[in-house]
Amino acid sequence: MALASGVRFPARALLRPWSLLRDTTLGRSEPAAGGGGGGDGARLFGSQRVLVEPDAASGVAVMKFRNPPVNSLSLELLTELVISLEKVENDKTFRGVILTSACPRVFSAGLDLTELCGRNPAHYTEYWKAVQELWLRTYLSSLVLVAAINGACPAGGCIIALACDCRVLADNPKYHIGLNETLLGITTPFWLKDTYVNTIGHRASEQALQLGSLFPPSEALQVGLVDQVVPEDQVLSTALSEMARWLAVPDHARQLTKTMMRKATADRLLRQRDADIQNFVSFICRDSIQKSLQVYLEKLRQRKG
Ligand SMILES: CCCCCCCC/C=C\C=C\CC(=O)SCCNC(=O)CCNC(=O)[C@H](O)C(C)(C)COP(=O)(O)OP(=O)(O)OC[C@H]1O[C@@H](n2cnc3c(N)ncnc32)[C@H](O)[C@@H]1OP(=O)(O)O
Repeated sequence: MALASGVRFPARALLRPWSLLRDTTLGRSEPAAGGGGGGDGARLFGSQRVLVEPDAASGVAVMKFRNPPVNSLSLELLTELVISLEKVENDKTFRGVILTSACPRVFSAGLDLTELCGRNPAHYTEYWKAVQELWLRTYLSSLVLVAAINGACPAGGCIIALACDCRVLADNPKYHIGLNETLLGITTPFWLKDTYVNTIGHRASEQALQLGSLFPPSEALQVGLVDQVVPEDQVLSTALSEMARWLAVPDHARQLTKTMMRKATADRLLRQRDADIQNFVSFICRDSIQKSLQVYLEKLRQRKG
């Protein structure tokens, strides 16, 4: 399918991208012809793993990840998120999106480790392209993106939150956030490191990335990883208030400023996307890396039992 950043999606999505999306209506009125969920605000559109609740009156859509049990970023979830974001972005009714979780206690567990273990290079190539695509689409979105972080937010979950303009985290000591890749025996790609540095500064990133730190809410606020920590039942309402603050600014000026702030970071990846994919594939295919990931995944599974 034709995406600005040129990523290729799984065959089924390429053939019929919208087949991944299942439109439903709330029944208050008919959906706008050919529209993407705008118009009267009564329409729900989304897909199996991404629920989109649009409110045309405010111009804000709430996008909920629902890939139980832990919203791990499978190829399907990544693809559906990109398609849903594109759909909202193309509908001029909307100026902002709130990203949140429909799964209890977890915003997202990050990249789906089963996508990174025991697969072939072609799969890793397709998967990493989809990771890059989601990051580029969120990081460079012209919409205001607010992360309403209502659960644990490690690694890839944190990456999605970092790409947003603003982050609101629920005040629950179990809801850790951060980039813990080193604890899995892997490294963070340069473009995510850059995003971390842009958010919390060089020294804090240097420590947190090497140590694989996962911050509880109070520390995440202190280090500047999130903008607000609020009681769990106020995460969405606070995200909506934040959104209103951002939407009070004229779009064109805010968008130009966002581009000015983010372009250099995104361009670094755009200039070397293929090389980044090759690096990733050769890295993830190493026996030692595969072993580390399998040990980590096994520990996760045993921890449960
Ligand atoms: C030269 C260099 C080039 C550049 C190279 C770049 C390389 C970069 C590569 C990769 C980058 C990766 C970033 C990532 O995102 S890796 C993923 C890291 N994620 C984590 O570490 C989080 C792991 N999960 C947890 O800590 C917990 O599950 C938590 C999210 C806190 C939820 O806890 P809880 O509610 O108690 O749920 P369970 O732990 O019981 O989990 C339920 C089942 O889900 C499975 N699970 C959990 N996380 C994942 C995951 N990320 N992927 C796949 N599956 C996951 C878990 O095993 C349980 O499964 P089961 O029911 O079968 O036991």
